Amino acid sequence: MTPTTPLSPVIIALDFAVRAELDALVDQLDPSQCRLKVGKELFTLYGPEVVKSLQQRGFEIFLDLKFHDIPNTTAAAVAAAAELGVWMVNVHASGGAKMMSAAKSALLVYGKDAPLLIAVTVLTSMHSDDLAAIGVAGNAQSQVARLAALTADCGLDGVVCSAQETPILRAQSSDDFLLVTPGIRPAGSDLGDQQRVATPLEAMTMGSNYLVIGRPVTRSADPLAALKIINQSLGY
Ligand SMILES: O=c1ccn([C@@H]2O[C@H](COP(=O)(O)O)[C@@H](O)[C@H]2O)c(=O)[nH]1
Repeated sequence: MTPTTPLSPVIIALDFAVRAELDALVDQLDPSQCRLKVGKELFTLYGPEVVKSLQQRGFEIFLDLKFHDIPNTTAAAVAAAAELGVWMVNVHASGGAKMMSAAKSALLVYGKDAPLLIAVTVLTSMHSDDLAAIGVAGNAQSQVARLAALTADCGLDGVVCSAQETPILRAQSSDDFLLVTPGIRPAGSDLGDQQRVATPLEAMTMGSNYLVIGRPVTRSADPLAALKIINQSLGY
């Protein structure tokens, strides 16, 4: 089935272990309301088949496996994602310029059918203290800005960052450089393990292109209602 292009910038993070729970949620969703993100848990449990089944329902898929390996291995993994026909795939920017350039090159053969390739800067669960503990000097914002500049130099389509960094990245990047922001928390919702957060409206106002939202929707008593409230808050 050809994916229906959604109007909403929301990408729902499908972090599920139980297939029946996943299906119960997806049965309620429509491709015009959101895109879907398949991450490490779901892909490790169910593999490419789960991606294909979601595509058959008309959804565009962000395959969030955050590849981080030597250039040859990462390039091959990104090409495998392209073979799956996903809409977006990602690597870790901290894998470095050679790795990111190899991944970008591996997609050239797919032409206009290549997935968007983006790079994770600093996980939204981390603060500057966490960076210091792994030997990164400076605050999260400066590290995100540095890795985003490297990502752009390698020709990738954008980055994963927190909404809190989007103003500085908008100022340093071209207009078409995508800023994909997890760590989205509607006012009053549980932060969980997220540290650098923003509400959906704050994130869009500050310059996000896409909002990755998991638990505030998927663990809500009424996920469809939660998604509709978010979309309405954004004018969709
Ligand atoms: O920096 C990052 C990169 C990826 N994620 C992923 O986004 C979702 C967020 O889910 P919530 O339930 O809304 O917290 C999750 O799948 C993460 O793996 C991120 O949070 N931060």
